[in-house]
Amino acid sequence: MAKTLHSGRVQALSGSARVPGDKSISHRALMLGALAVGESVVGGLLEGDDVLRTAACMRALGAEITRHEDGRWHLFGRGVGGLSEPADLLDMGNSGTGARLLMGLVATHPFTSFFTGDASLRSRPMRRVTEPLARMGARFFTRDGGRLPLAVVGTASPLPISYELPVASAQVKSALLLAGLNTPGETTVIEREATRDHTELMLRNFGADVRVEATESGGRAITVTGFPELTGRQFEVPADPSSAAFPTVAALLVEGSEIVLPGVGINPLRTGLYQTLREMGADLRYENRRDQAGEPVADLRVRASRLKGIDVPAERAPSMIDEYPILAVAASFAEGTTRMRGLAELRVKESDRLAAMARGLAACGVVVEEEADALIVHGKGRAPRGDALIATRFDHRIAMAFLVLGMAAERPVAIDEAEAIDTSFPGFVALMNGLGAAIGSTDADAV
Ligand SMILES: O=C(O)C1=C[C@@H](OP(=O)(O)O)[C@@H](O)[C@H](O)C1
Ligand SMILES: C=C(OP(=O)(O)O)C(=O)O
Repeated sequence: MAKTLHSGRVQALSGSARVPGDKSISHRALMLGALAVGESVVGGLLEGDDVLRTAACMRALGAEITRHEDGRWHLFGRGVGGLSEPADLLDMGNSGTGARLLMGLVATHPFTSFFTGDASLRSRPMRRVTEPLARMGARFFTRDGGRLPLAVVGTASPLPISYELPVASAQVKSALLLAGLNTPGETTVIEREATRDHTELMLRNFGADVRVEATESGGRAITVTGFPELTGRQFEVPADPSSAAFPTVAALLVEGSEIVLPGVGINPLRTGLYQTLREMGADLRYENRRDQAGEPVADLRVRASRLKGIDVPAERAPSMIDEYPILAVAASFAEGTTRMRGLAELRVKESDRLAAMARGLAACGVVVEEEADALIVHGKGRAPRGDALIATRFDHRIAMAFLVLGMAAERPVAIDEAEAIDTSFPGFVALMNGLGAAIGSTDADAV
């Protein structure tokens, strides 16, 4: 893919397109498949860079993983506690999920591993996982105390802990639950606000004992019992609702559009964006609801709609944390003001997404206010100007959000570092252009 891409105004989008597999579920499928006894077969796995890194690391830790010609991935796991010391660095690329979950998994294996990643990942906070994992007995060596590269010295005699998450984070929750698998007794994670529960659902699916209880303060306590016998499973990964968000918003904004996105995951802990868009006036339907490997899925039908600005409650943030960039684009076309609050976590994603959206929208002629943990977009009920080159800082969601803005803006929008899109949504440009978008390359050396 070329480094710079541009996207210009188009006529109605139409047709049906399958977005790639869910990134969160794909990481977990590879990790649990690598721990299960016997063969697992996974269809619909996301083949984006982040997940391919996890596959390579699970191989380096001893699992047998092959992709068959029919696109299915076959895994032979090593049993809980059966991973072996990797010979080389574990390079997690751009992936916070891969890095944090895997640090949890190896923390309770008695060997040493070394983690690194790209410049974006090396700038992201890791103390949120190393601190509770150290309480379980693992040791960590880092240059500046909280970032990659770092060494994990796993413990041979892990202690179970009960830990209340200081930030709403499915990655930290999952790291601890995965560490708890090779730990005697019960490991409990308490979350004040519910975050995506794919680890809990998939652990149960593979045969682990996972208990979820409501806490008095309205949160939940999730407990995993150590040393479960996980056995190989066959399943299909649902299409990713976080990826589906981009064609969804594009179809809402481009006049006359109607598209269908089949088989998208609609786990309620992931669908805050869809609820918010409906409240803004979106014609967005779930059709043919069904269940896939313990996860609810549906076909999304989206028709172009006039949107109005709303206040998005801060409590909704965990269920749409990766969707604020594209929601901010939708808000910039809406009539009236959209206030998005409780967004401090956006500052420590692949880039500072609050700053990136505020800067990029302003460059496109949108009136926007950035606060410490809020973004306020003043929509005018018509297309923004566009006509900007956006610095993505190698952040896939910033890249895709501004390409969508360009599809309905007065003038085209360009983005740099478009390769970042491949981390979560390989085939994005072809899929969008197949629906009627006009995303093209501006680089002479385009491939
Ligand atoms: O557990 C996961 O798969 C993820 C959790 C979220 O991160 P946090 O746990 O940091 O909120 C999300 O932003 C990320 O894209 C995927
Ligand atoms: C934040 C994201 O991913 P990760 O934390 O895995 O890098 C994302 O995909 O938007």
